[in-house]
Amino acid sequence: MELRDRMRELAEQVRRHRYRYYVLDAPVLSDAQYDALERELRDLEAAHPELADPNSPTRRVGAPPVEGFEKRRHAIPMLSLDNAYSEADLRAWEAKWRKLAPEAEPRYAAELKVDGLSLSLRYEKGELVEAVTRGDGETGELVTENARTIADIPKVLRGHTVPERLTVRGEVFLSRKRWEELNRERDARGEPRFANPRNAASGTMKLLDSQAVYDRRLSFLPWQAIWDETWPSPHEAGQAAAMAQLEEWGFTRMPARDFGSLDDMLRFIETQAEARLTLGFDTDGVVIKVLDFALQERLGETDRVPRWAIAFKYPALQATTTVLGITWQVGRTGKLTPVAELEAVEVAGSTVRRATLHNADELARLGLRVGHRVFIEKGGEVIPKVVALVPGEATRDLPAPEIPAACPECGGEVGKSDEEEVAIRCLNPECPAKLTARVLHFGGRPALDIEGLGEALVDQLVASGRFAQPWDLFTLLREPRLGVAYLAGLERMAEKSAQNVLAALDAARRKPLSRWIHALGIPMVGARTAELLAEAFPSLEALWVAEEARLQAVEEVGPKVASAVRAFATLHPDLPAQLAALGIAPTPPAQRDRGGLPLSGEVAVVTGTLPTLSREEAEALLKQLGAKVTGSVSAKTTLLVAGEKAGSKLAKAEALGIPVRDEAWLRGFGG
Ligand SMILES: NC(=O)c1ccc[n+]([C@@H]2O[C@H](COP(=O)([O-])OP(=O)(O)OC[C@H]3O[C@@H](n4cnc5c(N)ncnc54)[C@H](O)[C@@H]3O)[C@@H](O)[C@H]2O)c1
Ligand SMILES: [Zn+2]
Repeated sequence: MELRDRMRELAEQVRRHRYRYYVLDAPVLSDAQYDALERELRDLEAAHPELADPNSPTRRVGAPPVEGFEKRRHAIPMLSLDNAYSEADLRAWEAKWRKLAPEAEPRYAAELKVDGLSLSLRYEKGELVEAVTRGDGETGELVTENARTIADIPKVLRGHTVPERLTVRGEVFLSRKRWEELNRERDARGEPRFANPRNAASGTMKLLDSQAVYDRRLSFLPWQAIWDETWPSPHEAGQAAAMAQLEEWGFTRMPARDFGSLDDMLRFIETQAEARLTLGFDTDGVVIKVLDFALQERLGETDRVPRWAIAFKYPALQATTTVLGITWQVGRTGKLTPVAELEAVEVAGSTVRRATLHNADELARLGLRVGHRVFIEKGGEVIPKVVALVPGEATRDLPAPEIPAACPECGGEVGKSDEEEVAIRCLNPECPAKLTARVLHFGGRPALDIEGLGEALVDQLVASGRFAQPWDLFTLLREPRLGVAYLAGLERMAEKSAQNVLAALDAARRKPLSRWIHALGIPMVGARTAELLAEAFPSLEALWVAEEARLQAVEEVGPKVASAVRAFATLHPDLPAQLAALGIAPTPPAQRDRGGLPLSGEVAVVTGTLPTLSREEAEALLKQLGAKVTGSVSAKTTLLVAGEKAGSKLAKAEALGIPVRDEAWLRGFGG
């Protein structure tokens, strides 16, 4: 093919894909594929300037504005950025601009490169008057109403003094969370998903209905400020001072940035490689800018990019590979997570062999089968995830993966713990997969607070298979010397720390009863409920034999909690005795006024024949509810529980104006 034809064809492709990307927000190529096309064209134009088309898309940024919006010309063009992929690229860039200003000291600002779409905001006397998209760099779409819906964009600048005219440029974007929510809504309506948050943000800004834009909850972060002579120029402190000034006027601060030499910038790039992944929104690099505004002006720009700034781009976090199998992992809370076993693939410098599929619903949504080729992505989480099937794969005839009917760890029943939940869980509370979590809870701050019982140690203890239940740890105290030797033999455990752990266990034996009840990990019993139970039952033995009715008489204990306590006691009938044999003697709460109970402070009398309760039972229930029970009505009596054939006591109570209640009322407390 003629070189000229190849160049024309490349230009045509670049235009087409830019249109799909910038205008339709529906790219068909990956960024890397697109970049390769654009680079080829750019390289050919550089090598053969005589063949270059003066209207080549490489001389423009973005794409022409879409119909439907009024168009606006930018007073100062909105440019793109040159890219760097390595330290060498950055040093070459520095060397290049320094040729134009050899005496200037290289000082820079580093900012995150937020992956959204650029927007130019114009303020007059502190009021937002116009918002325009980048468009093709010269002319963009007027989207002021849409911009007004974005909470991060001040409609009026904060503060008394502001420049006459101010232009603020920055990035409009969508958080990952909102993007996922939007896609769920679109799934539900059968609409196509947004490929990524950037496409979603860009599509949103082009909606003609600003209420709909508001509903999407876009965000905005500024990266440039240009003001007129009514406000002093910060010169050397340029970018740093301008951004600080914008914050004072009410803009949001970039979550990470730095100022300094190129070496400082390189360090920033390194620390942000990981840190940026946890921000909750997408960034695809770091932008390095010459700090000094006067120097920026001297260096100027080409027709497409400024010479005083460069974008360092992190290696792509996505890759494609083949699914070799699907396994199910039981998490610490019993959650079953499908994991894709993959043909090994390099992503951003490490080899990936497994990727999470989150849950059974996600597996179904993706329509994933063993054998499919998929896109995987490394994000803020430890394990990468499968994001989509490679186009065309969905039509292949492969068997659907099976959802496990039983827990792969313990064979126990699996199901959803409540209707709303999308995850399936192992429903066996004693599943060994949950033991680590149970031990960590057992020794945790709010429970027994056993110092030294950290994650690394617990993992080893559980892996040893020596402890089936958290409280089995106390068997180490039977022969303290052997216990210390055992612990000291574990990884990262010195003799001294082993002794400390044993001492902490020893001290835990007499910790308050409420902490013990909490530590056991009875489903639905948190720290507060444990405290109330400890107030009502002076020992584990007493708690173990309590009927549901008695349990429900305790404040804040409803039928669900009561039955959970019963179920736990039934599952471990000998636990109080077992613990006692291990030398465990929880300290009951000091006998106080039982202030927390429903009838605390009441002085009650029972009289007459109650429909179902004997007098003794009614009295016991009253006491359990916190009331003091006496035999005769006096001025001190505050409550009379009366049944059939009540005689003189009822009359006296009525005479004294003491409230009279029946058994149904008493049972209303759960008795
Ligand atoms: N997949 C496709 O088909 C397709 C097509 C066209 C373009 N693209 C992709 O679009 C990108 C090129 O787009 P581009 O020309 O907008 O360039 P760019 O996104 O690489 O960089 C320039 C933009 O970065 C933004 N930016 C974010 N944070 C910034 C900060 N702190 N300071 C300054 N600017 C900041 C600005 O909006 C600026 O316009 C490439 O990644 C390319 O792969 C993909
Ligand atoms: Zn299980």
